[in-house]
Amino acid sequence: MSSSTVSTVYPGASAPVPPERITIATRESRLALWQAEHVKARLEGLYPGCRVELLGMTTRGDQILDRPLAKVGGKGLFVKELETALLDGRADIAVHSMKDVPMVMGDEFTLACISAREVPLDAFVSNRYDSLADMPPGTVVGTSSLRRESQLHAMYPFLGVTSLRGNLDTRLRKLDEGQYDAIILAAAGLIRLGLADRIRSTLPSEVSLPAAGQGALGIECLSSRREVIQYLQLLNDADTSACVRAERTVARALAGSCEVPLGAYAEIRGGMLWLRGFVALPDGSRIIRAEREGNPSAAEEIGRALADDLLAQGAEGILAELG
Ligand SMILES: NCc1[nH]cc(CCC(=O)O)c1CC(=O)O
Repeated sequence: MSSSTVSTVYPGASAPVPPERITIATRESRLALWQAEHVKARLEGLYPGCRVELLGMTTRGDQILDRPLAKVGGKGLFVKELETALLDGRADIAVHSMKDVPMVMGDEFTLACISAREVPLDAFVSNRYDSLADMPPGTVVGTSSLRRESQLHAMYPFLGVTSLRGNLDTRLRKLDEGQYDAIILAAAGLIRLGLADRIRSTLPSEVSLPAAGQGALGIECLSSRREVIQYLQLLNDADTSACVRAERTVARALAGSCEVPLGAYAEIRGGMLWLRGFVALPDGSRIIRAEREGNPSAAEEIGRALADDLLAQGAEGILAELG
């Protein structure tokens, strides 16, 4: 076997075997395609001579637009088809918004790397108002996220909140048609698509704590493909990875696979990982918060401890009410 065809990575081997060809499975929304193109460009930069191709796919999550996702199966709807392409060998890797990746993955799949985070906060988008605080009582904010809805009700009880689905362009169109006075979107998606000028203000984490993984990209591959896992390590960002692992541990402990109004957000401050989380009733009438700090190398333990804090304060009662 010549060295260029060696595909087994031996323990202790340092440099990854440069890949010759990589196929990326991606959803076909404009945001998903941007993210896949971004990863393609980075891989081509890291591995000159490697041919990187995109395999665009439509997922169930993209097709079902008339119902809140919480009611039809949640995050898994966005990754299933991509994972099937990995299993079939039609693709080598799948690029995801970490926010859309289910908390529990099958053993045959691995999140090989999490790249550096974009702005993790939520954004206020409106053609009428500069910020939530400017909105008169009874005006209407569009969002379909239970996390955003519960925090809006808790902080701004006089605003109306109504459902908003669809990809980013659809959501902006619905706003521009006047169906809402304002909408809340992840800042990261708008920035990636060159739509940062639509952001009237970003919501501080004290007003809208982000979702686990928001603003971060993750790359998934088959656990059996050690060489793929290894060549993806150059895209991993250690700080983002620790933060997102802590956040996902909270979400996994509290929500499992069901949709719960829940936020989890970690930052590295002075070398320490500072994690905040909440769980709430959708109408914001109850909201339980906790925070924890610790060494980033103990990201999962910090997440577990925070989840235990929330449970000790009665999170279980909320989860039971949500059924
Ligand atoms: N739920 C869809 C989704 N998944 C990831 C992003 C934004 C990009 C990111 O968080 O990385 C969005 C759009 C939004 O919530 O406004």
